[in-house]
Amino acid sequence: MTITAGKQTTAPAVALGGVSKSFGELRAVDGLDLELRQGETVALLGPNGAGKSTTLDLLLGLSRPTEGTVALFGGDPREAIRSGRVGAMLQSGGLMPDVTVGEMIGLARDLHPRPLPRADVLRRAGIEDLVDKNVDKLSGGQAQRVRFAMAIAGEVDLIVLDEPTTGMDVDSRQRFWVSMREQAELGRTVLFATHYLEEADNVADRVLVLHRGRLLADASAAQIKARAGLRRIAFDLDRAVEEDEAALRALPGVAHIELSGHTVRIRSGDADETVAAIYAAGLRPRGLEVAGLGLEQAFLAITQQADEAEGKGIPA
Ligand SMILES: Nc1ncnc2c1ncn2[C@@H]1O[C@H](COP(=O)(O)OP(=O)(O)OP(=O)(O)O)[C@@H](O)[C@H]1O
Repeated sequence: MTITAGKQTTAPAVALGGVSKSFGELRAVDGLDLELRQGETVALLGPNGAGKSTTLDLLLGLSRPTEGTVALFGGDPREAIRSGRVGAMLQSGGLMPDVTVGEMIGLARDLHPRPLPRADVLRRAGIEDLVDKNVDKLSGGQAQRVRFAMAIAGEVDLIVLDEPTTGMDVDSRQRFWVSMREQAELGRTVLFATHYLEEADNVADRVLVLHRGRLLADASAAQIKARAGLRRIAFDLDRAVEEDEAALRALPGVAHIELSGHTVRIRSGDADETVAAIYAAGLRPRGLEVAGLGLEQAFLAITQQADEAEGKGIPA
């Protein structure tokens, strides 16, 4: 809680103001402005190298921004971590060799100012049957579940997870997301990085699309899905497309159009209307194809549009 001139306001769980991080010439995070409200479940989605892990490191105070400010619950990230308000599950590390899972969880609970009952931690992470196993002997998916248990070993307000389901099989993934939802229902703020749009779609209230260190989209999962509702229309004309360019660009429903030689490629929000208008304009399409844009393709479409407009400043 932040007290402002006698008025109580709830500080955002995470606040990034104009945050950039450079590694030499490379700008891994580029002018990120972001607020996560307490209780939100947020997916940070982006291809390899988009800057997801760097962003999570910055907000956990593990590295310092080149520019900008980072606050957790209105204060220094390291203070929030010291007081046990944050549980994190990063991509690697965090597991000591030569100890059992039970000992590892015991240690995580001992280190936490407000530990949760051991049985709850084991159940929530689905690792009751692994307690006597040595951490060196775990499969990739089992190790991920143990890391998750360590992140939720105490009463935390914010959980940060970097690609938590890497190495898990389908069944473990499903069980993992059930326990994740349980955490969200307890009122915790959850931020997770993922490559998978389906995970973002199933679990998150809010989806952030990061590409080349910039925020390309900040929308609800439903809004991102609506972009996936776009359809692709492709056809050829019997003469060079330039001759009909004005009519093509004026077609209704068009979100994106590519004209090359005799070929026209369109992404449309209303394919029926677009196709009807193509004929109504007197155009004669040949080999007309209409196909849906999958979830993965919608995400690619967002990042691709940004690449095309590079330097032109795309609003989030
Ligand atoms: N310590 C570092 N030194 C130099 N470059 C780095 C460092 N850490 C990250 N980078 C670079 O910054 C960019 C962003 O990396 P980051 O790991 O944040 O991406 P990511 O979105 O998490 O990718 P992935 O999905 O592959 O984990 C990449 O080009 C990466 O090579």
